[in-house]
Amino acid sequence: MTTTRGLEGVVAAQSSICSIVDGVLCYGGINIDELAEHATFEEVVYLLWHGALPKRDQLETLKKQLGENAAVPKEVLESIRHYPKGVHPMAALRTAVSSLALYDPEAQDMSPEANYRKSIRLVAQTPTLIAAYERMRKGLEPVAPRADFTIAQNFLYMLTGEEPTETAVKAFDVALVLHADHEFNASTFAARVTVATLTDIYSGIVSAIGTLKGPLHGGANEAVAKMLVEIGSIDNVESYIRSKLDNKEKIMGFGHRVYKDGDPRAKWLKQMSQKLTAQIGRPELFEMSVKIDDMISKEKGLKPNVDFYSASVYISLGLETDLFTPIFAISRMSGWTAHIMEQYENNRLIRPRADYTGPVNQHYVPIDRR
Ligand SMILES: CC(=O)SCCNC(=O)CCNC(=O)[C@H](O)C(C)(C)COP(=O)(O)OP(=O)(O)OC[C@H]1O[C@@H](n2cnc3c(N)ncnc32)[C@H](O)[C@@H]1OP(=O)(O)O
Ligand SMILES: O=C([O-])CC(=O)C(=O)O
Repeated sequence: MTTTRGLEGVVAAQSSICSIVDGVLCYGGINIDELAEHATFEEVVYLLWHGALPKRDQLETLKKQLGENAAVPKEVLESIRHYPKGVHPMAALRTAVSSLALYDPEAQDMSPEANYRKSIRLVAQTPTLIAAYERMRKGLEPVAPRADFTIAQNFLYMLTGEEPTETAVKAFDVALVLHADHEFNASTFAARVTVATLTDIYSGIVSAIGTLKGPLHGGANEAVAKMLVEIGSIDNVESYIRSKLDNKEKIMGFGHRVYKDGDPRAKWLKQMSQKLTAQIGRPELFEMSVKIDDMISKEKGLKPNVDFYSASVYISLGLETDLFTPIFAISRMSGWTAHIMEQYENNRLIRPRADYTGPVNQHYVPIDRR
């Protein structure tokens, strides 16, 4: 048996949702650059679920379904009210999504039709859960979602109760497009492993949320924001990064298991970061980021991943730092559900082997002789 640490380079299954070939990322065969420039998040959701872009009526139907399903059961909303105020929003989201299953009459219906309907509810309701927790932890009442709003509009609206600006909605929507799927990343793989036992879709999503939360995966965007705050000014970048590298610490937002020549999503977020930080009068956030980027590239040959420039984008949109990873989850919910439905369609239990390295030929020793 050969062992591959971290399953690096292992092709675990076939999938027709998303590809990364020679550093080029495509959803359904369409380059992410075209999607970032032209597509809305709702179009991308359809693309991931159906393998093709929607026609006008198909898109309208999906938008209507998402809008009409954005409200969460009142019992779930009520339970969020009782969460301890200090818990991380990813922990709150993990529990809240799990509790959605308790009130979903179709939770155990394994038909493809029911799983599609649940996918709509999961994508539609994730922003509502996050915004509700965000408001309740601040002692505010949740804002009900609007059925006529897109996912991007609704999330920003539910945070404040005010209609977001077009600029904010556009930036947020592009970020959602960029984060929607990424073939067998850790959280998607966790979801697929979970549902490959033929458990329900909510169980798969709870696994995925718990996996995304970690700082080596989606949690890195929050860690980048914390780092920018810690550095504080451009003059401190060099000494801060130097001491981290000297201590062999990782710099969050850099490196990638698959991309060695750079993450194609990062340039979009970099552009957005430059524009938005200037608009809010905090260009230093972008300048610091670029200086870190240059230094890590020179010193370590590492490039920024999707999490690096997204941090300054979200700061510019006025979002709380610990909401950055939940925002990733809002987008990735589309990819997770697409992969779960694909897994069910052609399922086989996922069960690798372990290369045992522990002791052998041991015997049971009674407790008073140990
Ligand atoms: C959406 C996403 O999930 S994107 C990834 C988000 N995660 C991060 O940004 C966290 C920081 N980055 C990392 O920890 C890694 O680059 C990962 C987890 C993304 C990829 O990990 P792996 O493919 O397992 O690479 P691994 O951790 O083995 O690193 C290989 C080498 O590069 C170094 N390295 C990798 N990333 C970094 C980094 N961000 N900072 C400093 N050194 C790094 C490692 O220390 C290691 O060096 P060594 O060979 O001298 O020990
Ligand atoms: O693919 C990965 O390993 C991580 C990543 O970039 C993502 O999930 O978007």
